[in-house]
Amino acid sequence: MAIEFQGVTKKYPDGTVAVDNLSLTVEDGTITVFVGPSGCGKTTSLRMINRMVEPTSGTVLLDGKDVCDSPPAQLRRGIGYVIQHAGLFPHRTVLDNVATVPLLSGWGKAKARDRAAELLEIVGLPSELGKRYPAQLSGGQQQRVGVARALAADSPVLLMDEPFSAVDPIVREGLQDELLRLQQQLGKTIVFVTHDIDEAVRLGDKVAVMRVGGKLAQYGTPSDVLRHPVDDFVASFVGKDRGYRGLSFLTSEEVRIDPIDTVEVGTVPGEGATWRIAVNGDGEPRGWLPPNSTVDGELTERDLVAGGSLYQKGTPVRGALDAALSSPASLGVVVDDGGRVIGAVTARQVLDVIEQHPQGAAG
Ligand SMILES: Nc1ncnc2c1ncn2[C@@H]1O[C@H](COP(=O)(O)OP(=O)(O)OP(=O)(O)O)[C@@H](O)[C@H]1O
Repeated sequence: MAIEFQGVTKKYPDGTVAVDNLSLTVEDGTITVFVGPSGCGKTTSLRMINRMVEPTSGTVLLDGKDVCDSPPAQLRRGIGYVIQHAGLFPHRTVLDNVATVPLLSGWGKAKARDRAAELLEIVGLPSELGKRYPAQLSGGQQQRVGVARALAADSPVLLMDEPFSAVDPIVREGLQDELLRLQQQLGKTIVFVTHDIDEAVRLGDKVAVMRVGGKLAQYGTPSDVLRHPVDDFVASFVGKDRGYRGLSFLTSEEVRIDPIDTVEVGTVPGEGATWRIAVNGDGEPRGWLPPNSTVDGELTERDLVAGGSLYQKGTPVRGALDAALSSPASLGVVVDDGGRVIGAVTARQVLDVIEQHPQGAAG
């Protein structure tokens, strides 16, 4: 269900122009992220979709229909909404929080609770947490409950306003992965608000960068925004290591992969004048054996130097470069999708490919 902003402006009664002539289309079944500094109008834009805020001028279309033609209550039943701190009802159990919308939609109690239990599982929460109250959960768990509750409406559209901002970076990454996984199954139209550019480029099919004054600065794919910022504001907002981060979107089969000497843990390695990668019986990397090492008998993990990151063939070249740069042997270990060693790359080989794609032509 596509969402279209057509020349939408919101001026609050005190004269603040929160959103200034916004025009963009959020395509059906995609995640669009509104990102920008505090006060740039992200939340106001989001809330004009479900009529929590009414535009001063312009039109918001949902599936081609002006949202202002639908009564707010009816409109909101068809739009999931997740906010920071989850906004859970403190005096209702987790299960009843999630069952709220199905109950409001006239489902019987038992059916609504069954559905709620199913949703807890979908967002990765153990079912026994359903009996607890929100305060008895961690911040990350509460956010998952918030997502489950928004999914309960089974609506094609999901609005998410800084849903993961209140949790620590590791939990946040887990929640982001979970959302991407869910989205692959559900294919909803999601509008997501954040002030964090990393979160935006990680989650968004499209990213809308806004500037204070409620103006849209740039709307494009994450790769576009990182690699071709339209002006100095966007360039400085996306950060100074954007060139490197942009490599996350450059996937190439052209990185040359060289053969590499391997030696199996538990066998006698013999002499070797070069770095060799030690593997287990399944061909998975276990560490490096430095040149001219003297190993007494069979090779054990204690003889090895810890490896760097691994590069899975066919994934973005940023991983290949990182593998090469983080390797004690200056050779990035390349694995297949089963995690077995298939060769090595040098930073030079990766850079050669990057140089063939200036300006991110393959991004
Ligand atoms: N009810 C209101 N009355 C007057 N001004 C408002 C109101 N709500 C928001 N604003 C102003 O409108 C502008 C945009 O606010 P909005 O909340 O949409 O920004 P935001 O980008 O979501 O910010 P943040 O990241 O800090 O949440 C700000 O200047 C804000 O102070």
